[in-house]
Amino acid sequence: LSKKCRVTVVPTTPLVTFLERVQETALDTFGEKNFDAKLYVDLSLKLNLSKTEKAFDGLPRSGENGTVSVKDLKEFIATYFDDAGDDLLYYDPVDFVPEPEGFLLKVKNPEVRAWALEVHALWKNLSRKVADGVREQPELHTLLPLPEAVVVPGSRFIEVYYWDSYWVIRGLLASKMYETAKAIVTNLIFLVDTYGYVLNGSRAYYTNRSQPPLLSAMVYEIYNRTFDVELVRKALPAMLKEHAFWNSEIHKVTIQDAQGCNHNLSRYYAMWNKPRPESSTKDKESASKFLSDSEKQQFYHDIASAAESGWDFSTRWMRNTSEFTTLSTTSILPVDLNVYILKMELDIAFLANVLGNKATMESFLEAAKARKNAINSVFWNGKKGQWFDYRLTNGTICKESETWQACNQNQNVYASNFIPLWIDLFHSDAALVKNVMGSFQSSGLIHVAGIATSLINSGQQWDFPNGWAPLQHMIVEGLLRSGLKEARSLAEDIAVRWIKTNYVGYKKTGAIHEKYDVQKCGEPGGGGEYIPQTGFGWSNGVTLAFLEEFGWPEDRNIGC
Ligand SMILES: OC[C@H]1O[C@H](O[C@H]2O[C@H](CO)[C@@H](O)[C@H](O)[C@H]2O)[C@H](O)[C@@H](O)[C@@H]1O
Repeated sequence: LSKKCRVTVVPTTPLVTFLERVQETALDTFGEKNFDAKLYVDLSLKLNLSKTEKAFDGLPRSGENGTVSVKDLKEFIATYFDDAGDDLLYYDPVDFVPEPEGFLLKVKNPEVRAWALEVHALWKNLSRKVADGVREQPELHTLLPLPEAVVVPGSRFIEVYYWDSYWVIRGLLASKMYETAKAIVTNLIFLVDTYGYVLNGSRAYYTNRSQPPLLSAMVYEIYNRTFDVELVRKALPAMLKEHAFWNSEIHKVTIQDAQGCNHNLSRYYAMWNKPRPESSTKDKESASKFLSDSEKQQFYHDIASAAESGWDFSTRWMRNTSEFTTLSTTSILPVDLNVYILKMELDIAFLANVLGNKATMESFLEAAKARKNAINSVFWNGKKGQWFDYRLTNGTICKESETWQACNQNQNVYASNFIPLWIDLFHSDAALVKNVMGSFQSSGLIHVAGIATSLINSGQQWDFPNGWAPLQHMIVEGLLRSGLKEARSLAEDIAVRWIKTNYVGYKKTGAIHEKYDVQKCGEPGGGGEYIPQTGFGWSNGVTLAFLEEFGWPEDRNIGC
């Protein structure tokens, strides 16, 4: 097999493997109702693993399946484990003040201002510090130690998440919490230094994949507010390492266009071919339709790679949108991933220049030029006014390069088809923005409460009718920065819808949600493999960033 086809597997820890066994037993014992598989791989041990395993193996079992009784399992868990989340301590952010000076100056409406201050105060609920015990005895925890304080998304997500952190930082900047924002970046740099790339999240079971790469974008935003050159100096080596990771043999795919020019693009490619430990029971069930081990392994690889995309799960990654087992993430070149890497290249060029490193600046501007050409040649569809994901022929690519074919563009409408607008190189072209905007307005994605993720109601969480904060933010910011009057007003219109749905949802439920149903203002989203979550890092961040940008006039109604 060529390197491109081989799946390198990053081994997990003995603790994760054991906790997957506990997870499986818990499903048998407690049943599917209210079962969250992740809970079991987040438990930490009170005693060492061999003693715990011995006690687990000694539990009385009955029936053909060897089921453990509810009483025995509950007792075992209470005796041998600390609760999930016990290894993260609540932490008062050093730079939090109830009403920061200069906070959301354009928000004039008192009701909205009072609510924005409540959202700002949520940073206190989401701030944590990893307990010393994790550093002292890492073998008892699946939580990974991090040097600085963290901000978690919320609810079941009690660890750092990579791409969520970008929008958390955007909100922290609106909240003037620059030290907390820098601490997040320091943690991510630590992950690059330790593992070679930023992990999906700070857990032992996330060491086999990354997430949408936005580290340089975080540094860029913080630098633009604080002019902290030392942060840039500290981050540059990690940013260069991360760029190499996303352009490594396993991620890079070459497409030859009709003129015979070669274009390099990147794909998601997790280093894992087994069930995801945090959803092991679910993945095994989904894979049960496959007969051979190699088919199962390929499917698990595509599942983990979809998790790496941040869009877990979506019809975007399925060859047949009504059949989950046709997931083929690794044989798709995604528009958004390549936009993030293009942004990484532009941001590295900018930040290298800040450090006076002209050679790095020039080589990254060259890389950005090449990727922009690749995005235009492979993804762009002028007739449709959108950039489409590109499906590689014959499943996972093993060849060194493949010839471009129009029919390989996935012409289904996804919010990701419009993400290139986020980048200056695209939104500074007025004719292009007009074309894309027309296509966006007639796409069917814009609804009463924001932009839908797709047009397909598959029951997966990254599909219709869910709307996600990061997607709203990138499209709105792109339209806004184009400087075109009509694009500005569309951007504001979407931002207002999004703020309203967050506000009304908060008033109804007392919480900010992870995702929303764009068909009904104030209604949380649903679908997917876990129950809807609240908290919620990136939603808070986008609300604050939108309010900072657009403000809220005294006389504008905030109700639906
Ligand atoms: O437990 C299932 C999956 O959960 C995560 O994905 C979702 O939450 C993340 C945190 O907010 C978010 O970054 C991601 O876009 C969501 O789909 C996790 O990232 C997955 O790896 C995990 O399998």
